[in-house]
Amino acid sequence: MQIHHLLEKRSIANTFVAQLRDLEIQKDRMRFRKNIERLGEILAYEMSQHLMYEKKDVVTPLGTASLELPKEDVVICSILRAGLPLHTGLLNFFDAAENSFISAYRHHPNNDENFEILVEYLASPSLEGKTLLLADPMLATGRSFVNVMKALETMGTPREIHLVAIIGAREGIEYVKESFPENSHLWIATIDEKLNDRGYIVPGLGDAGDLCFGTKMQH
Ligand SMILES: O=P(O)(O)OC[C@H]1O[C@H](OP(=O)(O)OP(=O)(O)O)[C@H](O)[C@@H]1O
Ligand SMILES: O=c1cc[nH]c(=O)[nH]1
Ligand SMILES: [Mg+2]
Repeated sequence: MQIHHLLEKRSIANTFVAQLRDLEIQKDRMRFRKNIERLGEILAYEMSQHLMYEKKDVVTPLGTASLELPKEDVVICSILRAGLPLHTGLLNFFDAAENSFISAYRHHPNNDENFEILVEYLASPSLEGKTLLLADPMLATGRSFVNVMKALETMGTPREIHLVAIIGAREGIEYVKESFPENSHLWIATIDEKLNDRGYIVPGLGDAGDLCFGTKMQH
């Protein structure tokens, strides 16, 4: 798996990540979602340079222009809940993409720090031979990405897989790397060093799903 680390280079993306992390600024849910969306757009642009292109002719009022356009075989799949604003950002740029939605959440059966990842909902077109963008802003243990990819196997085999995330923990990235094909890519804004004993990224930003949409009841 090839890792593309956005914040290795300085850009305006640093501002959006800083605002996502900031304890005060992140209380503004609309700004939080918008910053994830804006980073989705930036990551879409970066990734677009690595997709397959084909020559097309465009008829203008004065003639014909020939140019290379990305192959229109992209499927964006986001992991509910926090994947939704990232999905919007990617779709703002790949506006002809097909779309999948899949749920994955941490279930704490004994109300302690131990959790399992449950995948319950999946709505997807065929992925056979297509370019799959799999989006979730947080890559902590990496188990959500891995479990979701397992569940997506019933939808066909994509030609290319691009994972898209905002913050990843180093050990989760290693786990994901082992489970995905060698020719897949991870597009990630920034990488943190550790996880705490509840599997949260440190310093991270907290619970992305709750910060986007509010807290949820355990069931
Ligand atoms: O890499 P992992 O250890 O699997 O953790 C990352 C997952 O945790 C969060 O989802 P959560 O389970 O909190 O669901 P939510 O989006 O509904 O809040 C996040 O959005 C990822 O899906
Ligand atoms: O740090 C983390 C880990 C999992 N899910 C989140 O939203 N944040
Ligand atoms: Mg959550």
